[in-house]
Amino acid sequence: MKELIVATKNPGKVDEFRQMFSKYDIYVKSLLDIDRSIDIEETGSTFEENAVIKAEAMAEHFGVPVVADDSGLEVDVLNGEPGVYSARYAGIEKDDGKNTEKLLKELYDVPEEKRTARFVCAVAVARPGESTFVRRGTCEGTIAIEPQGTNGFGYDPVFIPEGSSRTMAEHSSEEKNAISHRHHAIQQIEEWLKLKANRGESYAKSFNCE
Ligand SMILES: O=P(O)(O)OP(=O)(O)OP(=O)(O)OC[C@H]1O[C@@H](n2cnc3c(O)ncnc32)[C@H](O)[C@@H]1O
Ligand SMILES: [Mg+2]
Repeated sequence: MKELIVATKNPGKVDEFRQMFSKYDIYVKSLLDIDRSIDIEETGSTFEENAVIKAEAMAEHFGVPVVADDSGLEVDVLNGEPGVYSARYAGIEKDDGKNTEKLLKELYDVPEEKRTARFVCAVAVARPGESTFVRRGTCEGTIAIEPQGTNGFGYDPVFIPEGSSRTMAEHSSEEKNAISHRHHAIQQIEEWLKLKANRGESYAKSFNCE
């Protein structure tokens, strides 16, 4: 198996990247495995900017190609909040339970048809000496009236993907990995992942990097 660093300390993301990258014969090493003390400041105003910041910082630090993910929830009636502040919505402790509690309070009297939202995931690939590229995936849905389910992480218990009556946390990881924002973003870097696994020609030549 080829190893690839994903610059995250979010265990939920690590699980999903591991599950999704295993089919490319790639083993994910995260900052939880390498160095938990690393903290990268996310100063971007978009998911793409933050994903690039994280990937480039770690590619420079380790001197190898690095993938990073910046993701979150956009709620239409809240003008796209919490957005890039999803992790710290209820405070710097990044507590998933408090984040979802705050969100449900904000949406307390909002009727079902006005609870539209989407998960967004930007996945950036940074490579020493080559250009960085970033791709965005989304998953449309609505915010539940109350939390349901125990699978997944973050806002999964209160997010109902379009076309389903169950929250993301009531989906199995296989079901979520087939429809999620992270899946749709990773699908767009699939060609690079295959090259990475087969150590094929240089990525820049065969991958139309932005
Ligand atoms: O920056 P890293 O180390 O990757 O970890 P993080 O948790 O801080 O990650 P982000 O800055 O990208 O913030 C993402 C937040 O958005 C939420 N989120 C992202 N993807 C999600 C998913 O698939 N299901 C539920 N919530 C998700 C969750 O609350 C995360 O804490
Ligand atoms: Mg973060």
